[in-house]
Amino acid sequence: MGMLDVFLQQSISASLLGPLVILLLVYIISSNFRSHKGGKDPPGPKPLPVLGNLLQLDLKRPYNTLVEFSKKYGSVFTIYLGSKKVVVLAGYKTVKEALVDHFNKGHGVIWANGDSWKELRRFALTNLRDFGMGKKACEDKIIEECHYLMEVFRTFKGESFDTTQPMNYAVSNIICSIVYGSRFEYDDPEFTSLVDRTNRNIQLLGSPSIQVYNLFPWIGKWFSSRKEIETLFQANQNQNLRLFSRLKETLNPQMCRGFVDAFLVRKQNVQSFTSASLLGALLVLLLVYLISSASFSSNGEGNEPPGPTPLPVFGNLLQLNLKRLDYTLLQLSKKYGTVFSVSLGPKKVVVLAGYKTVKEALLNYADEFGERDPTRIAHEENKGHGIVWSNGNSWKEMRRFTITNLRDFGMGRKTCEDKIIEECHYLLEVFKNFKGEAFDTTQSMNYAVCNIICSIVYGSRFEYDDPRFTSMVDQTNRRIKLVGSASTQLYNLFPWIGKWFSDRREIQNINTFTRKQNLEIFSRLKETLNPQMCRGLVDVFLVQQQSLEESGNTNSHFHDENLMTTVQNLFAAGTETTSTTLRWALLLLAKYPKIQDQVQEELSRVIGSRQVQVEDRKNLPFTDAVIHETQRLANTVPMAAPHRMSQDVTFQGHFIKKGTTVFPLLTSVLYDEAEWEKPHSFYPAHFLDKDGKFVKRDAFMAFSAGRRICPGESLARMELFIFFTTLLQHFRFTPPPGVSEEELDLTPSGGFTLNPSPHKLCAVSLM
Ligand code: HEM
Repeated sequence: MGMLDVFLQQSISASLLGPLVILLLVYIISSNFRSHKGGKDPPGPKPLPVLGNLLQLDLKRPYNTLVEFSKKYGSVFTIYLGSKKVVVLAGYKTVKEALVDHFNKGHGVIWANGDSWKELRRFALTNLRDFGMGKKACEDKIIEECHYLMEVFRTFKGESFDTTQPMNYAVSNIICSIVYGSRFEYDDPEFTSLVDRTNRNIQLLGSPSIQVYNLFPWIGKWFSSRKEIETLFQANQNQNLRLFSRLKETLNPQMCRGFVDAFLVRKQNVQSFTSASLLGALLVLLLVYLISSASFSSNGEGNEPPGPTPLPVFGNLLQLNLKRLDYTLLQLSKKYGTVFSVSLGPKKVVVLAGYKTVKEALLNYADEFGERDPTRIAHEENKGHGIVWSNGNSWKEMRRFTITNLRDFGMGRKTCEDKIIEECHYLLEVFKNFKGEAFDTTQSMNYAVCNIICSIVYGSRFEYDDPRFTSMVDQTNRRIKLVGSASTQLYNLFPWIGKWFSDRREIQNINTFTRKQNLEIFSRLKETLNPQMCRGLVDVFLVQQQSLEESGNTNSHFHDENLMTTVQNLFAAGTETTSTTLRWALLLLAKYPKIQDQVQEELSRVIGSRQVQVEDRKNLPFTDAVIHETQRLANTVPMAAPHRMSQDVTFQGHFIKKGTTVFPLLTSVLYDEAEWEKPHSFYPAHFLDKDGKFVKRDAFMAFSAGRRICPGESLARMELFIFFTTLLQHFRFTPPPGVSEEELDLTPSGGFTLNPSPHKLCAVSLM
């Protein structure tokens, strides 16, 4: 676990680096957002893209940070609040020069501008003077209020108390006297609610959450503070309207009691004074007098799954390692339990952790948890077609069709076993050619495994040096890497910054390329199609498509887009997963030579030098256990593919809303400490009983479970068994010369699938 902690710490800082590097790119490309025409901008700290200087500011006490900045950048300096440029004036001289000396040159002050503001301000000043400032009447009012306040203080008889409320009531009453012409009693609910609401509003307005909302208004709907402000404002507005209407009823233009009376009289003559302006002015006046500290609290919402408090815009992204998201989520599950939520940017995701929870959700609530949530990039590529990223009837039909054809042309049929065996011999040849020298197994393993999909889908394999084939496999492989990259994950969450992501463009180019190649293959297959002798899945699809067209069925899901996407899905889902697992197996055996000894001993004892068959599996319990343990530890598809709730559900006491994205965290099942004796070690005994017989383990969920369980499981298991045993019969796998077993690195390189880090192995011939 120590190693894991170190890894995690490293990866968390890497996770921060990822988004920052991307933001830096955005910054470089969009640096014109700070470009200025003519003249020099005041100096200031260097802003980050999107966030500006927000991360350098103490949002709770921005003035402190600004005072610090002024020491470094002088009395006139620039900061960026998000992408909003703000010039700060610091120090008496500068502020006076700007606001007083240049006042009449048209510089603005607060919120309102223009003629309406000018008129309202003049009016407010006159009335403050008439009903308040500078007049004996007002002094009297303040002295009178002081006595009420002292009464309140006295009632505490020297005990400690919070001065906030009485002080607010006293000061507000001065405003009330000026504005309405009368004070209120401190226990008058009409008054206390008005003051308390205004006070709360000021707290909220100064809160970091609202400051961030001001800068990024498009995320406003996630802020409960914003909703609260609206409600408070509405309540105060209604109350003021009630007060105004009482004042209106008793209005005497010859004897104005306060600001409102004067305003109403003026309004009768001057059209431009609206009641909204009056409310605005009142609010400004109240705000000026009420001072309070800001506090930001995220309120727990009912029985929704718990989780770390999200930041605006970024959610919990800064706490997560996008390169090993599964591992960070596993750590979070230790704190927040088996059903918890995290926010990936603006997207809220519910995470299911641990064998029991994942099993219960995917099997007992199979329909509710059974929809797919296509990521942005997956949706752009698949557009709801195919199997992996689709839903509804189209998904059902394509999945049923695929499973039938995998059975007919692949799984469970002698023909497929033969195809794998044949392919194994081509692969052995490639390995032999390296004559015991160290080499990277990636490409040859991909070609061999991909040829099995080609045989099932097109009805024929390709030579390993056929450029049409190698380019398609290499490109598909590259695409899987790009789709799982941290940058693409960020694009999925913030698509508006997508045009700056080169990964996305590359994914699109690869998609165009593989589509073109597939179209050529489909058209060749069409030309030679014999409905009586289908060679593969594409033939069957074409025949079915033709017969549906002939019968006049125009609503069928057997259309060209579904053929193209299903084929591309099978290549993507069926190649890298299997070949990566095989590469993990070889790496693990090179690292643990004693386990390799045991596998080879069992193979030579039970099989000898003849070709291994699928039916030999039951006689090779140790080898079978090693393959299963490889799949468990390698954890090739760590979070399955994102699921989505098909309806509202209360699961383990938590309410999960329809449409919510759900991650079944397979890492947490395959590494569940309650299920596995040594979850983080390579320990084939997990799958063996005390007599050395193979035992199935329910928590072995490498292929997921429920409605979306991998439809290629049987094929994959057959491939893993035959490729692995045949290779181990022929070769001893060792680290390259000069590299010790301990030095072989098991740190996975992350993405949608987990791969071994780049490495080379020697395949030393045994026969
Ligand atoms: C060791 C090899 C493999 C592993 C570990 C694996 C694992 C998985 C996992 C975890 C899922 C996601 C399930 C979910 O979302 O809950 C999946 C989906 C899928 N896999 Fe596999 N897979 C492997 C090989 C294959 C092969 C060989 C094929 C095809 C021939 C294949 C085809 C698919 C398809 C089409 C889906 C999408 C299913 C759906 O959304 O309905 N997989 N696989």
